[in-house]
Amino acid sequence: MSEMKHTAHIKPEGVEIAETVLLPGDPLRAKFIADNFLEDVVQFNSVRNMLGYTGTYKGKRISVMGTGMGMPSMGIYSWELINVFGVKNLIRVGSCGALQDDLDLYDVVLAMGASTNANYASQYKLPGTYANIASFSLLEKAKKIADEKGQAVHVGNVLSSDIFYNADKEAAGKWRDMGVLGIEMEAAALYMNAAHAGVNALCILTVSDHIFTQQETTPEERETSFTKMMEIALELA
Ligand SMILES: O=P(O)(O)O[C@H]1O[C@H](CO)[C@@H](O)[C@H]1O
Ligand SMILES: O=c1cc[nH]c(=O)[nH]1
Repeated sequence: MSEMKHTAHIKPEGVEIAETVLLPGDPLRAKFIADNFLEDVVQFNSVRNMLGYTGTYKGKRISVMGTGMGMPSMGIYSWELINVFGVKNLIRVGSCGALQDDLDLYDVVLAMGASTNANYASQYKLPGTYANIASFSLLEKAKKIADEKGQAVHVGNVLSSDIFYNADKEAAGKWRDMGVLGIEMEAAALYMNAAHAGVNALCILTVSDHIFTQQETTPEERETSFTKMMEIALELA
């Protein structure tokens, strides 16, 4: 057992992790995807209840695993998946709060860029400001898949925020005025870890609530009903 690859947070007990992994924040959304979309499913992680599964989708090997909430958590899981388990394509399937008037609940967003208020990039000691961007190959493929399905998507910048309950009531409006589509909490760290290791990452989001109109979905809907995004992500395997 001890020679099997594992980390402090991921213990697959010899179960393979696929080169392409879907990454919802919510581990129960990972279970929902495995239960409803994958065949021949084997669970590869239960450490901290951060559920991970490997199976097949239309005959292709694919894994799905929760990442938890926030960039420290995404930073840990994506780093280990890339650098210890050799994952090459990391596709976040998350939820976001919409900032723009033309985004409705359940709309799908492809995060071409991920602005952030986090200091995650400071570890790289870059002599300037890094632009967190999706892998073009995954972004282009995801847009094509959406088009072929007749599924409208919004493509643009999102904000990866360290703060869910922000005391600064002006902040969201400033990001909205820069054209940022929505707020979530992990994409920037995922994009940085992927870029630093030379692998591919994309964040696909479903609008779970609207920051300015206060419309919102329920926790159950966030776990089980964001299927349009899941279907686009699964086709990327
Ligand atoms: O639904 P997930 O993927 O967790 O994504 C969003 O939801 C959580 C906040 O409710 C944060 O993790 C945010 O990024
Ligand atoms: O980070 C997030 C995710 C969903 N909805 C929000 O308002 N913020």
